Amino acid sequence: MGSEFPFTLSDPRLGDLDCLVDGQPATAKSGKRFHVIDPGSGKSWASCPDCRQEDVEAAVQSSHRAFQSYSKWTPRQRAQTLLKWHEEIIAARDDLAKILVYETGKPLAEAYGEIDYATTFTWWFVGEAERVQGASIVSAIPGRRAVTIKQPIGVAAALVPWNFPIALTLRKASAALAAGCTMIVKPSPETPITALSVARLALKAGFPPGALNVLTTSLEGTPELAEALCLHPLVKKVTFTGSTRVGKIISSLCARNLKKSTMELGGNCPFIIFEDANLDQALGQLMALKWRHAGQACVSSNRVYVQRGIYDKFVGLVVQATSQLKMGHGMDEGATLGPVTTPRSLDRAEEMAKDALAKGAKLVLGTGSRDDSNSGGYFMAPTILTNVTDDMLMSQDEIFAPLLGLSVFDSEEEVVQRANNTAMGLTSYAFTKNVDRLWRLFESLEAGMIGLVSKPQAASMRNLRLIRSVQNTGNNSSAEAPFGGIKESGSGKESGKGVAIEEFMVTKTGTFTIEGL
Ligand SMILES: O=CCCC(=O)O
Repeated sequence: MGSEFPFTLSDPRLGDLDCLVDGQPATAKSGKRFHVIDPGSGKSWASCPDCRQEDVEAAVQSSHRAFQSYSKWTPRQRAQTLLKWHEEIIAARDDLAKILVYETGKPLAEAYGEIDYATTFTWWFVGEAERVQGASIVSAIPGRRAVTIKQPIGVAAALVPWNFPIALTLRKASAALAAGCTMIVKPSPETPITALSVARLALKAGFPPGALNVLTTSLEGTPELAEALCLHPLVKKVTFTGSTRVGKIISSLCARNLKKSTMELGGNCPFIIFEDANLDQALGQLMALKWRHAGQACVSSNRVYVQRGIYDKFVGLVVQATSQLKMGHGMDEGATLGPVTTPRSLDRAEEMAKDALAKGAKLVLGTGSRDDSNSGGYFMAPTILTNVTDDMLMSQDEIFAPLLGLSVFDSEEEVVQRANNTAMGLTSYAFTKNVDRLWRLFESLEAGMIGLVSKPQAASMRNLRLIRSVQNTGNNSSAEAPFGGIKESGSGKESGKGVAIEEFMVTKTGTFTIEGL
């Protein structure tokens, strides 16, 4: 199995494709490796160790040993090392961006955008490391005082998805390391190299061997490796980002030993545009949200509800803007829409488009089918359907592909009921200039995060190139605000002040009975 990088790395150490355990390269005990595929060509360009259950013990023991000393580091030492790591990642930005393109398929500008987004987490948790505080509590009982302290929970395991592999590895690992935990990362089989790269940079930055271990595995090996990590008694915390279906399995594995877990699961996010909205702005944000990484984000606008009076006009605007997208390999000059990362996503998108068309949706752009003309890559031209209704598969489940459906609605009451009529609750978006309505929506939409937009932003959202290069335009994800869903979109928060670092900590209460008080 060849490991021929299709580009030259400035730092050849990032081309080391073995696992990282205890600061050393490690192969799978079986000696087996699996292919890493470029979604833009369908070809293998690297290989990584195919680890299984028998490879878990060494990594956990290493992280446990590292935890004994690392958890005693002062918060300032942790913050300083996180800062050094942050700088190392920024210095490796060019290499990391190319790796991201070949792993995920996303266009190079988006890959840079992801790295910039990712390093907001390293930066944020530099600050968080030093701000963990307990409380002092006045007792109702005379002579008694109580205090709480927060302590790192122990070894954490991170199960990271393929859609934003650097951002989500850093969101999880920065919080864990800031808290004083050590971590074992299991990246997705599609995107193992980005995780290996940032872990090698963590070692270079001065984190001790074992503080951040990485075990890679194939698609076939994933359930076994994930289960072994979740059930290992020395793993005290599991953080997972992925589908609700798999999240339920991971949650139940953790529940067997009452293990603490954070679940960032699927979305089925409604994007609601009222007649009084600034259409330019709604369009700009929809373009950024929907087509970012070919529709493969959990916070992507999955169901677009447009009020009747502006429906036809808005459909026209979306079709016109979308037809300007340039589909191509992520490294192609000017490409603004890459392939999907896995062929499974194409199968699902085709099934959804077929189902919608059979139930009365109208095709206004694209084909709803894979595009096989593009050199073996996993492409689908951006597809837009109108007359989409709530009984269609694409309204009921995450699309995760460049397929967009638009539905019509009449009243606020109706659209809120339809938006909430799902098991999911990750994020919702609403566009209106009516401030009273915005507040009502904030309270009535069932989601962990709500994007509420009432007034135009300074930058013109008509500029497609600008939109494509600004990673975070059109969503409310950020390092400083709590990120996480409700309902079947998960539990726990991954960023924000206090909440995210505390996901990796335990609270201990000390009660003092003091003579003479
Ligand atoms: O796809 C999930 C995460 C995307 C984000 O952090 O905005």
